[in-house]
Amino acid sequence: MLDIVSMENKWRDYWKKNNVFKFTKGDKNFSIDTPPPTVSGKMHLGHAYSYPHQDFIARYKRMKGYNVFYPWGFDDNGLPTERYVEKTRNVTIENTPLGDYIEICKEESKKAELELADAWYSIGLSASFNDYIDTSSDFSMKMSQKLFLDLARSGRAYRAEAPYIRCPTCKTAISQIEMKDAIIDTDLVYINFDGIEIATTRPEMLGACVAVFVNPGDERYKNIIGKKIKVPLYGNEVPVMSDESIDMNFGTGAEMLCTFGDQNDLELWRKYNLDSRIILKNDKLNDSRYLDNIGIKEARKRIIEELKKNNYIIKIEKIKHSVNTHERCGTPIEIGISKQWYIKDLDIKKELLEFGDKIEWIPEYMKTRYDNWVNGLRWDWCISRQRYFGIPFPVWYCNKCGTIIYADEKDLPVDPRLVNKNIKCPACGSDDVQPERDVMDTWATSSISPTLYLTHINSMDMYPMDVRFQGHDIITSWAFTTILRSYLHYNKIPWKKIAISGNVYDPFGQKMSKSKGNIVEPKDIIEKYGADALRFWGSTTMPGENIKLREQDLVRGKKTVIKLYNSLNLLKIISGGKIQGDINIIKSPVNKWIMSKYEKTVREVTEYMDAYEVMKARSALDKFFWSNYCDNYLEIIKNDNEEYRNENIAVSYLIMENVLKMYSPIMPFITEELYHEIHPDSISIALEKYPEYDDKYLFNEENDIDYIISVINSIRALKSSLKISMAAPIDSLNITGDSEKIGRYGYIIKNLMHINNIKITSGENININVIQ
Ligand SMILES: Nc1ncnc2c1ncn2[C@@H]1O[C@H](COP(=O)(O)OP(=O)(O)OP(=O)(O)O)[C@@H](O)[C@H]1O
Repeated sequence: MLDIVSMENKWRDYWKKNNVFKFTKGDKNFSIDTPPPTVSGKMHLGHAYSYPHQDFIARYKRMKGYNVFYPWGFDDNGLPTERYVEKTRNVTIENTPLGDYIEICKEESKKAELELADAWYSIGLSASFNDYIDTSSDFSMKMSQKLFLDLARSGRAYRAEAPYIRCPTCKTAISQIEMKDAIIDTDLVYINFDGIEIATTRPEMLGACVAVFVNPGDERYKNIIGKKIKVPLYGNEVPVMSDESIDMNFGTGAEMLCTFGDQNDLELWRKYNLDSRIILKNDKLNDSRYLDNIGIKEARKRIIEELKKNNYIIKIEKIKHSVNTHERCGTPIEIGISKQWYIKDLDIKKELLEFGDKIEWIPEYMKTRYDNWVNGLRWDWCISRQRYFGIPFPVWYCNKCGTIIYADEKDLPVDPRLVNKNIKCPACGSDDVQPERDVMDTWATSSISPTLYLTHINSMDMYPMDVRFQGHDIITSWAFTTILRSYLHYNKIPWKKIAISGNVYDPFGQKMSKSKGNIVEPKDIIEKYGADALRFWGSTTMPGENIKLREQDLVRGKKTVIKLYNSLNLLKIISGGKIQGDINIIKSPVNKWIMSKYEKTVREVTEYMDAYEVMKARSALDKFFWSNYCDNYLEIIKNDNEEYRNENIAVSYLIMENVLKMYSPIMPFITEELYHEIHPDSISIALEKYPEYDDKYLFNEENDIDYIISVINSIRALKSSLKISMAAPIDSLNITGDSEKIGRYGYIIKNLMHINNIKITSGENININVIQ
């Protein structure tokens, strides 16, 4: 009996101990830009589904003779890790000095990484777990800071006091990348604005109103465009202006523009160069009249009360409203004004679209998401975060003359917040300087992953990498920022291909995700079905397709594992455990048939694997293995004429070991086990040569035997309708069909179906009946 759990454990240990997948650079290399998972919780089925997609190709390429660089990494700086550490260690920045906080984050993420690496390794990934990189290490910090300095020198990274997007819950700036639309229930408040009705969802921002906007085509307001009206409660006068973007059907068609109620306010404010009245700062409202540094909810309540008291409220409607939220915590974002660091990208949309075109997208339709994102960019990329565990900006500011002081490259990595260096302003000589306290956005470092991975092995000459694998949910973040950085730093695409996986959803239709906590860990499934079966499930979708856990695929996967095991056992019985014979000259028509089928399968599987269409490759292989090889070929040779015995053994073993090779990228454990039974001296099936298509083994007999198999299938159907076993003998059978073929290969039918006598009748269709 096959004990799948201990068999898989054995090979896990063996691969690790023998460092089977180590990368040695050669002439023919293949490199993968592996997604570094964030250290923010446990590995889950989403990962167990999408990471094998990389591994299928890594293993395939290795067997095709490439030196495969398949690195491993963890993304352990930034908000996700902070949240995770705060929860596991019960610390906050409020109760812990910064230096200690950073140390605790490092300590806890290192600990988590060891567990995570084991979890990822358990699904049989052939990546370099021994030598992984992480984005908070000194190495990554140095690279990230160095590339930041390059951008600052070229003017691409800049600091500006400007409107920025802020998450009130995470208390930090965020970028457009991290925003997500959501529908919320809210109140739409209708206010009498000096005789005009205005509807707003943000009444608390009334004190920040600098204009009223209507649509130029709206007959109701034509006469008042260009006039000034008074803001209720505050009494300041603001202009009535018009813009095509105003939706005449929302509310009353007249909107107040505040600095800043939402992104549309910001855009109109920029477009018309309007005044500012900033009353919202760091999530508190202060208008020096009604609102005294209070939170948004309370401020809303208070302003509504004031408006009511003064008879300004016309009505309040409950509505569902679409707002921008921070995708990590779901909080509606705010727009404030402050000093942040940006990477300038709005001026290079055309170039970024061209770069997208140069990369091969698998599947191709996923590129549309990238194109739409680039076309829809409205902000430069804000990369500063008011957080703590992240890559620090290598920057100080002179308190005397305001100069930005950049760290010397030779001093990197540096954390200006912690290192008390003797910094002098190069402009005025003052040593009264202060460090930048913000850290960089996580994507600012993970966006240079090709540089990190290749520099780590001292091989930037391999840039661009061959392929990036990632989920479609991060096309607008990770894929976009990586292409952007690659354009800015090297004017090269980062990879030749990008292969996009779908997402695993939970039973409620939500993406499974560590930080959401709606996860299922793979370990119970591995216990029950094995890692091969889990990987098999990963091979049941087309690139980019979403999926839920489907138990029937795990069952099919496990059945395939057992079928491979049983087939080799049957071969051992047929051959008496001795591999003999050769395939130089094939005489048996059945061997000619199976070799033709096999060669065509090799060709088909290879074509699909080359196109990253693993599901189609595996289906073609399944069809050959289950139907042609197991159900028919092995059954036929079990009872075949003695004259073909050695040839049968040679052909059946040759095909078996090559079937194992073709299955091995998908199911590495069982194939390693069985391959070692055939070739005990092999280091690993993963390092063996992938089968090559050879048209020398295509024979005309293929069609004849296909026909005989149809006859056999009809006899099988007859036996099952008679409720007798396939091995039960039948004395005489009348077969109607192609009499020449049936006559020539009748011995195959007789041997396989246990029939003593066949009477053949010529006819166009196959027809079988028992002669009583
Ligand atoms: N549910 C999922 N289905 C398929 N792939 C996923 C899923 N979740 C994450 N991945 C992929 O795993 C890789 C690493 O993702 P990551 O560590 O950010 O996972 P996550 O669970 O989404 O974490 P977090 O919740 O912290 O964002 C990415 O390529 C991502 O697309």
